[in-house]
Amino acid sequence: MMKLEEAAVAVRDLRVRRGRREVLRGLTFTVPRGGVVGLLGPSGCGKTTLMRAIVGVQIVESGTVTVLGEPAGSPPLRARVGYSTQSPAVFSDLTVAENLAYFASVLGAPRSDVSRVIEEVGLTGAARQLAGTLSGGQRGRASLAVALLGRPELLVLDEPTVGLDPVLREELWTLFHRLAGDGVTLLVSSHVMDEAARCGRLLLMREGAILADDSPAALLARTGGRDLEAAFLRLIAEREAQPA
Ligand SMILES: Nc1ncnc2c1ncn2[C@@H]1O[C@H](COP(=O)(O)OP(=O)(O)OP(=O)(O)O)[C@@H](O)[C@H]1O
Repeated sequence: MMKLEEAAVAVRDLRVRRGRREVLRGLTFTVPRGGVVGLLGPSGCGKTTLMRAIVGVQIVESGTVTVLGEPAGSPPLRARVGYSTQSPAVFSDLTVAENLAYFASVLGAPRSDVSRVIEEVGLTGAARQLAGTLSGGQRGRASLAVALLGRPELLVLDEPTVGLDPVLREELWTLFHRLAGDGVTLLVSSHVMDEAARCGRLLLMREGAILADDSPAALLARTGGRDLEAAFLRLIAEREAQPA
């Protein structure tokens, strides 16, 4: 099969235990290439753990995670996958531009990427500011800029819009859709349902399981919900009515 036709992410029977809890309970799904996939679900349902497994930093109990045709976390994926965690990961004693120049050299990304990604996340005005003096939302965007270095084919973004005002959120969603239009696959977690409607596809999670894997329109049609929040609640009620 040609590389371009391979799925962005293929997860089979994934089980993860953290501490004494089984946090992911046998997940199976495939994310095709290109587009924005929303990973939605209540706090603690396992979204971050799933993202960690996809970028290859999570010890898994069983199952397989294949990313762009390679085992998750394998060296060839280093430059092909971008990840931004919930807590911003930039050095507070370097400026925004210095942080990005440093990460660009570590990742082997071209130096010209630095100004491109700073502009993409709307931090041009703060490029010379020490990261430690940025606002929380700005620091989050600096972290997102790191994930964009080297133009990765898959972006795994853990709650990238948390704490941002509506204007910035809108700008980031415009950026996500533009990247998706260029063929990038974005897996974006959120626990706010109003972001779900902006995704081409949704993976709805609850208690370590996938409740639904569908487009927003198909989910609304299937559940008869008036919005995605109602659809999600309907799916939970249906699942709870089923025998275990
Ligand atoms: N290091 C750890 N040791 C034990 N349990 C953990 C650890 N990290 C997370 N957990 C548990 O795993 C479960 C899933 O956590 P995870 O961070 O994946 O959820 P989440 O859906 O991303 O939540 P949120 O939306 O609040 O970020 C939670 O019950 C959490 O308490």
